[in-house]
Amino acid sequence: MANKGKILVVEDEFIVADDLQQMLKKAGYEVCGIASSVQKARKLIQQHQPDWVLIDIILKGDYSGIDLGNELMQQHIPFLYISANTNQRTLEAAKLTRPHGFLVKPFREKDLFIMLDIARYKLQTETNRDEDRKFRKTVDVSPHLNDTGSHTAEILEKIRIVAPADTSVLITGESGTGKELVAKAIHRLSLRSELPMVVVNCAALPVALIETELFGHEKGAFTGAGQRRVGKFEQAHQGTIFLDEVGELSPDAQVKLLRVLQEKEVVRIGGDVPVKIDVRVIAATNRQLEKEVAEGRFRLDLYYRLNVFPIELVPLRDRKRDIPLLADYFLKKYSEKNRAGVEKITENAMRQLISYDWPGNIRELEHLIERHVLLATGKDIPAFDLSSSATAPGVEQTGRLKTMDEMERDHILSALQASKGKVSGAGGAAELLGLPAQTLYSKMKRLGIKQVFK
Ligand SMILES: Nc1ncnc2c1ncn2[C@@H]1O[C@H](COP(=O)(O)OP(=O)(O)OP(=O)(O)O)[C@@H](O)[C@H]1O
Repeated sequence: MANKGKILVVEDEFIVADDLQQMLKKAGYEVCGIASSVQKARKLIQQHQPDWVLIDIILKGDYSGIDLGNELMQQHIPFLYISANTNQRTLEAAKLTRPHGFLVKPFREKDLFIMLDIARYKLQTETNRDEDRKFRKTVDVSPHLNDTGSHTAEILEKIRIVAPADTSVLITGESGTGKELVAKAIHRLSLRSELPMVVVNCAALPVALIETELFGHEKGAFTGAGQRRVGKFEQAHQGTIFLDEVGELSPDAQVKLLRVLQEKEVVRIGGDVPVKIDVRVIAATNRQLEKEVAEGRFRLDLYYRLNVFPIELVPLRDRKRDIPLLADYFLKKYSEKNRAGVEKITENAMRQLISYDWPGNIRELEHLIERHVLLATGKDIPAFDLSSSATAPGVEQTGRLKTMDEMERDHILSALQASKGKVSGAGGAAELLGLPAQTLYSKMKRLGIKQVFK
């Protein structure tokens, strides 16, 4: 019979374990071990890397089968529960760990075989779906990146070089330049691609939570810590951790992070046993970290650890050559996705894109094209409406507040653009702004607005 894969049995009753072993062998599985506790199971999993784990829920020792299920879920190792305990709370807790099956004791041999067959089928369809998604993502980023000489082609080359090397990578660039996309591409092309890339947005986490989030905590470590929690570093074991907005970490969190990177182990909060971790670190920031270091906000030693291989993403306004490539790519993507039949961006419209400043970078370009594909009535996009900027009104990219005059000037210019230069009368800018035409004329004069749009 064909080998259906390696399976580890976690069961503390010897007789039941032995029965299971016989049944599994009969069904074509290779039983790679029997563990009577979660601690032993962890060792055997490391040693044999089973394809499946069959877990009894109630086990002797400090950890239950559900604790192990939790860990396996994070590590993406498929597992099934077997248990005599079917009370609601246990079932609910078990469900949260997303097992591939659950069998109630006592069971017939046939029930076990059916459960395993269903689990294998489910896993196969999941894997197909993942592969499909991965494949789509790969083709999603690559075609337009390959144009030699473009900034994106240079970046792709760097990704290709660094991906298999397992070193830390620091990606810098303004918001929307594609930092996360680059991180994903590095992970996908690395030897760790079969394991997850765990994303941590350091800016989105309150200072008080960041340590629990990164390093996890033991049950009862602090008020409210009802359950043990595995931190992101442990979740990323053997995979990649992506520390987005790393420049936002507090000094305390920076010290802790540095220690984890040096020691290659984490200690959960409230715990004393260090857990070995093997992760590749990719960090990103839209701050200039050198400046943060110089001004004492970011630790130099941590900066050196992270910045082994720097990748700098240039703002879109400084890589104008890439604009047509990206624009055509997004046009095709969204036209196909929405079956919109939009084939082209006219030369005029492309010129508009090239001369625009792109404060929101590639993200802004992508959204703009998506919107215009949806609004298009013909086969091409004749012009873009660039009046709604990606930044919040009144705030420049540098974060400087605009003066009232600057705000007023911008607002009047937008109205004039919308009215195609017409100031007074029906549909004119004065009407749009709810002002008497004379008032608008004098404001324009004061603010130095002479240009009349055609
Ligand atoms: N080279 C590229 N090709 C196609 N799409 C891209 C490219 N670069 C960025 N994008 C798209 O632009 C959007 C923003 O990218 P991403 O989230 O990676 O930027 P970011 O720099 O991480 O932004 P933030 O700093 O705001 O988190 C995404 O939708 C991404 O798919």
